[in-house]
Amino acid sequence: MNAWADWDHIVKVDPDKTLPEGVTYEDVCATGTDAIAVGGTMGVTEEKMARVVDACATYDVPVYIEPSGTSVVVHDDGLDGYLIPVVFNAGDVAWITGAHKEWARLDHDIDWDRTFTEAYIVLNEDSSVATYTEADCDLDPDAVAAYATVAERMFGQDIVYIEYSGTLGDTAHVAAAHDALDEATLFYGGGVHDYDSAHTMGQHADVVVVGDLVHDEGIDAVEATVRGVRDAKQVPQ
Ligand SMILES: CC(C)=CCC/C(C)=C/CC/C(C)=C/CC/C(C)=C/COP(=O)(O)OP(=O)(O)O
Ligand SMILES: O=P(O)(O)OC[C@@H](O)CO
Ligand SMILES: [Mg+2]
Repeated sequence: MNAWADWDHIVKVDPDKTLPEGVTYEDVCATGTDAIAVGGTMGVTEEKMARVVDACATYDVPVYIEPSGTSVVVHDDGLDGYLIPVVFNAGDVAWITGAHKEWARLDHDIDWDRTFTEAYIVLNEDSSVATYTEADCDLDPDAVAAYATVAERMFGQDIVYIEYSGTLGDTAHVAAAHDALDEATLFYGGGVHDYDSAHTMGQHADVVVVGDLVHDEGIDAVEATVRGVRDAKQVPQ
């Protein structure tokens, strides 16, 4: 079974951002989240990535990197795995297979047993990831559902990721993706900032990803989102 089949919540730590005063990576790992993903679109370097991985790898929570390109991949025995984005609605094929081809060509240390892909559907046109990948964000719920189906049925993806980085998304789009999937796990990320927003997205997605909140607000706020998602999962759907 894939590790993420049991997850409800991920904290995504951006190596280009700092933690609030007094907050440590140990605190972040102890929020009750199921996994730490380390990654961001802008300003990430191998050194910054390595620093965060080192800081998190000694605690009990699983740690994955989510690289934004070939040059920021770090290999570390403390890593549980590599989550490699594949942006299904990218405008530039570099973000569908191009960077992946370059990685396979250049990196001779890829550990395929710990390497997993995430089928991203990027929906916030104002996010850096949308600009970077030239994503077509003008998608209605039907189109999102179709991308989710293509990802699972035609490309064998185990993870579909609805990405609204920076803003809380439309639940109709998340629900449509969820309905379209059979076995694949649906990740949702973007704008989750409190118990209620986590509870709402937890009703539609299998796993809720919280990013900026850990950098902007800190531990109590992240813990509230863990509670929100877990409470949503208690209610039969
Ligand atoms: C083949 C390899 C090793 C990598 C390819 C990676 C790909 C396809 C990257 C494209 C999508 C991307 C940039 C993913 C990184 C993870 C992500 C979506 C982070 C969220 O970034 P934002 O929150 O939008 O960015 P900032 O916080 O930096 O503004
Ligand atoms: O930073 P936020 O808006 O929480 O988004 C989380 C994550 O989906 C970003 O990749
Ligand atoms: Mg971000």
